[in-house]
Amino acid sequence: ESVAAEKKRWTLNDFDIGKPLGRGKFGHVYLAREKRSNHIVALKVLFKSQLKQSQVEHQLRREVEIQSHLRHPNILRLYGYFYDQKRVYLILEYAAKGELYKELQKCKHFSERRAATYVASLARALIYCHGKHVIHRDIKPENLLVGAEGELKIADFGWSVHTFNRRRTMCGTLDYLPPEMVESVEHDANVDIWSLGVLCYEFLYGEPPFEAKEHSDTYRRIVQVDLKFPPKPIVSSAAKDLISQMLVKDSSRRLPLHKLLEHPWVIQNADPSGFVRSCVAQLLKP
Ligand SMILES: CC(=O)N[C@H]1CCN(c2c(Cl)cnc3[nH]c(-c4cn(C)nc4C)nc23)C1
Repeated sequence: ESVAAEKKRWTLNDFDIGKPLGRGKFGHVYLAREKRSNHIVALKVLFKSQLKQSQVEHQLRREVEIQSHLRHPNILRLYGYFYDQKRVYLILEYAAKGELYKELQKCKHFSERRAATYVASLARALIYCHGKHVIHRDIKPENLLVGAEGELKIADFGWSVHTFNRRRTMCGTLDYLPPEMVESVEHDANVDIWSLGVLCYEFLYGEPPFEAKEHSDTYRRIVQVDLKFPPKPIVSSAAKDLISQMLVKDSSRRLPLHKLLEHPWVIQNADPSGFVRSCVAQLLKP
């Protein structure tokens, strides 16, 4: 049966291990082939000692729980996991064209058509996640992989969380809550809109909008939304308009993701086949 078969007890013997694909903070990722189905996967190997040391076990459990339930053409599948004495193994979808940030480094910045196609597919993936009350919170080039057809895959849900609908957690009226709780700056799904705006800027200009030498300067530029568009490379005013509607301090005033998909710059530049293909792929998935 395919790798995706649920509830199977996987062991290392089920896989032929291939070349290392890269290293995350807690271990390496290897190309691997599941022996029975010959299905190619990426096997992420994490050392329990390092997970314990960094107290990220609960975060990993959350990542596995969340990513294993998400099914979308632009979200890297997590088929399952297993562990032995020393390590935890995540069985992940293999993205044949590797890491997006390497591609961005190579060609400095993307064309408006390529940037818009990526931004539209990420917006659709985030709409899907938010529909399941999941926010990613860590959308950046390093967490984006490229599939065999050039489609983007959001990976590394290490920072994602299930958002509770505030009204439900408030269970009733706000009247009795102290100011500090009503004022608490909780983030909601709109954090991903901001990050997508930063990503769109970086796709077009080759660097993020609030970059600065010192962290303190970057922090100040972000909170002041010190957004500047360099004269080079030339970028359309439609693209700048979209970015300006996403990088808004008041999270409730950021352009909603479904509105992003109707923005003129996305309509004029995003490659519709990507969307059509992702719909067909979604329909054909076993
Ligand atoms: C933190 C982290 O997991 N980073 C990366 C390492 C490889 N990994 C992959 C994961 Cl998790 C899934 N698919 C991948 N495909 C590749 C890749 C393909 N080529 C041609 N080159 C590379 C590299 N890498 C992956 C995620």
